[in-house]
Amino acid sequence: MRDLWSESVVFSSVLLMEHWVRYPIGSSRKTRGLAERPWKVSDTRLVLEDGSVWKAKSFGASGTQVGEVVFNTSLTGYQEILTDPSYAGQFVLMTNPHIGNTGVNFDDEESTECYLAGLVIRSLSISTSNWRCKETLGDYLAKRNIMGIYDVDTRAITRRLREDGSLIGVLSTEESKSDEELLEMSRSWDIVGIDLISGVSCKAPYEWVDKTNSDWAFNSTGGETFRIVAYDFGIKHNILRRLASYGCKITVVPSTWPASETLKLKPDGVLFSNGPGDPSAVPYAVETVKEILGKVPVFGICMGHQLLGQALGGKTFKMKFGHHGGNHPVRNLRTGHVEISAQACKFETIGFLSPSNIYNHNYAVDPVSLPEGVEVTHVNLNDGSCAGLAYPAKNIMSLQYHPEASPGPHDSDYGKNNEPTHL
Ligand SMILES: NC(=O)CC[C@H](N)C(=O)O
Repeated sequence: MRDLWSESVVFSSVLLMEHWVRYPIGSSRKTRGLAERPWKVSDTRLVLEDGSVWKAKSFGASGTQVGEVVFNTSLTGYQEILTDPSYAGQFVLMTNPHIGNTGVNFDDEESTECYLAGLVIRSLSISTSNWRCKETLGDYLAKRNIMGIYDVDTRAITRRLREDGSLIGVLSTEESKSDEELLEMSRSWDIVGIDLISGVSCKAPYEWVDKTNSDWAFNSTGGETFRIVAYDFGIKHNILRRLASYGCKITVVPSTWPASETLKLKPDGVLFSNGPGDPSAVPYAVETVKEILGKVPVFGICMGHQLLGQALGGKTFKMKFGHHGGNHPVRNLRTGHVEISAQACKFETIGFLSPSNIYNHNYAVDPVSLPEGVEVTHVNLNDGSCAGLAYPAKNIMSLQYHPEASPGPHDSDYGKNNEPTHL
C-alpha cells in the first residue's frame, strides 16, 4: 500500500524548496531575474510556414521576428550557441528541455554579439546557479534584444522539423498581428540565396593573441610560430584561441578582404572560418578562396569547408534539417577512427558531462561533384554526408564540423602528432 503520509510530506518539501529557490531569503522582486513563471499566461506565438501556430511564453526581447527554425540536440553550451555567428537568421530550438540553469558568464562567448533570430525552449530554469554565472539567461537576452520563448512543445516541433525539414517561422509578442499576417510573413521570407556572412564579419583586420585559458588547456604547444591569416565569415573565438595555443600569430581579416592583400602578408597558412547561411550565395568569397588555393596551405571549417568545396569545382546543397548538436560521430577515413565530434561550440562550462563532436550546419558539399584528386577524409556516420576534404597536391584540408570545440573529449583536436587526442 502506498504511504500517503510520506508521499505528501515529500511533495510539500519539494514545493517549499521550489519556493526558496524562487524567493531566496532577502531577495526582492528586482533581483529575482527573468526565470520561468509557471503562472504566466501565454503571450507569444510561433507561427510556422506549414500553418501551425504554437502558443508560448516570452522572455528576453519582445516584438516580431522572422527566421528559420532549427533544432539543436546539445545538452549544454547554450551560451556558446547563442553567440555562434553561424546561427544568424535562425531560431535555435533546444531539444534539451531544461535551459538557463547555469546562467551566462564572461568566458563562454564565441563572439561579441548574439546574431541568431531567437531561442525556443521547453523550460526556462527557475533558478540560476553556477560558480561563473554573472547574469540570468533572460536578462542577457533582453539586453541583447533577442527574443526567447518557453513553455512550448519543443519535442512536437522537433518531430515536425525532422519529418518536413527546417521551416521558416515568425515569433511575435504583438497581439495586434493576426495569425494570418504572421503566416504570410513566414511564407514570404527565405534564408536560401541570402549573403549572411557580410552582416557578421569584422569590418577591419585585427590581430588575435588570446590562448585557451590555462584552466581548460590541453594539447598546447610552444616552439615554432606560424603566421596565419583567418578569414572572418563569422569566426568563433575558440577557433582563434586554439590556433594561438598552437603557437600561431593570427591576423583576422573581413570576408571581403582581397586575396592579393592576404598573399602580401606571406602567411604560412590561411584559415577560412565558419559562418552563417547559404554558401552558394557568396560567390565573392568563393573567388577569394580560388585566388589563394595552391599558393599557401589552407584550412576550412564549416562555411570555410563549403567555400573550399565550391572553389575546387564542387557543389553545395541544402540538407533536410542539417546537423546541430554536440555528439555526432564522424569517421576519419584515413585512420579508420571514429571521433565523437562537435557541431557548434566549445562547451567549457560543463564539458566533461557530454562526449561529443560539434556540428552546426544546414548545407553540405556534394562529394560526387568534386573533381578527381580531391579526397573525402571524414564522413558523418549518422547520414553518410561529407564531413572533411583534402587535396594534398595543393595543401588543402577542411572539416564540416568544429574541431576546435570540446563538448567533452577533445577527439577532434588532433594535437601536434595529427592524431585524435583520445587515442
Ligand atoms: N557553422 C557554419 O559555418 C555553418 C555553415 C553554413 N552556414 C551552413 O549552415 O551549412
